[in-house]
Amino acid sequence: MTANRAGSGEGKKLGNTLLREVKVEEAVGLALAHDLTQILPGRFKGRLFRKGHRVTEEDIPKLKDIGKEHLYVMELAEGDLHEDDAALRMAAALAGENLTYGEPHEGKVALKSAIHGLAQVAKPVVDRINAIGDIALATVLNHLVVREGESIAATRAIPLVVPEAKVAEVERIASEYREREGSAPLAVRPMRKLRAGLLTTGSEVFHGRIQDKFGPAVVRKLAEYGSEVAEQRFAPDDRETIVGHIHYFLEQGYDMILVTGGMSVDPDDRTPGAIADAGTDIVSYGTPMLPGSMLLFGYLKGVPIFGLPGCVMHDPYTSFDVLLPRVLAGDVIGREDIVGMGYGGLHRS
Ligand SMILES: Nc1nc2c(c(=O)[nH]1)N[C@H]1C(S)=C(S)[C@@H](COP(=O)(O)OP(=O)(O)OC[C@H]3O[C@@H](n4cnc5c(N)ncnc54)[C@H](O)[C@@H]3O)O[C@H]1N2
Ligand code: MOO
Repeated sequence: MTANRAGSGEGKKLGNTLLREVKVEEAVGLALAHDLTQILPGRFKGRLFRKGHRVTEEDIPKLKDIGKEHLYVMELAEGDLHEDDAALRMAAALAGENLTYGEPHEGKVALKSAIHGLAQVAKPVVDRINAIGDIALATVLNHLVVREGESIAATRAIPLVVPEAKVAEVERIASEYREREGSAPLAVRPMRKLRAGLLTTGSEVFHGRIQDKFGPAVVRKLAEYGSEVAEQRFAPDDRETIVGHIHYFLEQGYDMILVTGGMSVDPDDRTPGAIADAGTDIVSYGTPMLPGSMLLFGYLKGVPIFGLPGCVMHDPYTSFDVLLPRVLAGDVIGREDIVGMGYGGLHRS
């Protein structure tokens, strides 16, 4: 099987597809069977030559510079798929709402978010697809906040050629999921713009002993996710006063109520008790995540209410950054959502 039209090199079979090796010096005029990658550490990693490019005399030194002594000539068999086509078909099968993808690069297709939103990744689907073998689907974690243009997933075939049946299996798994769930296995959900009432507790702040640093931190945080603090009020560490302000916010019709400070174990930490007294259905006081373990979440007449511990003022990423985007995306948070936050929930600074 060594004879070939370029006159040199080895041949091998991948499935029923024939791949013949041709020395680069003898490849002038032949079309490349796949993209060729150059890596210059710290400077560049990407496609140097595109699939289908016809090799010219001038290309030979460039090919040698990236370590290519031989190139493949491919005769694709019936029932086999080129890596680019496999990656593209998988992307099409999986992509849902607010995702875009372009042409394959080096056998890979990236699925990018068209909006600032919440990544929706069906983990069981991802696992089933990756169990098939010879194909790969890599994703971000479910519920990650992504910006416009950021990738949430990428598809790729591992060998240069894969059996079409494996890609058809991906398509079957994806369409089964769509039918059952009414949405695609991969999508990005938009976050609603909510108006929040913010109550800052703490006698030291209320009496002016120290300046409020929590309010500005929460205002910034909400703005980051496209929402706003409609009104901020202040209260000393007094349970009844706190309850009164919470009821005031409810009457104002704000979409969300945030109460800061007084969330831990001191006698002056009145906030959890006051939130309960206000009539809140508490989903959880305490989240298995650090920082943000003392966070409280519940619903008061259907309005989401958070008790925010001191770390939210101080740490850039806390349990608030996990739950807030989900509330903004319209999820109703249950006990099981809180329970699930512990695994991977230790964020070391
Ligand atoms: N023995 C324990 N100590 C702590 C625990 C615990 O479980 N056992 N939990 C820790 C965690 S987690 C957090 S977070 C912090 C803070 O919890 P709190 O929400 O109760 O915070 P405060 O006691 O109200 O305040 C802490 C600190 O921050 C200052 N502060 C509060 N609000 C403002 C504001 N609006 N502007 C500026 N500074 C503010 C306050 O004066 C205190 O110095 O507790 C851990 N400790
Ligand atoms: O809630 Mo503290 O809420 O873990 O740092």
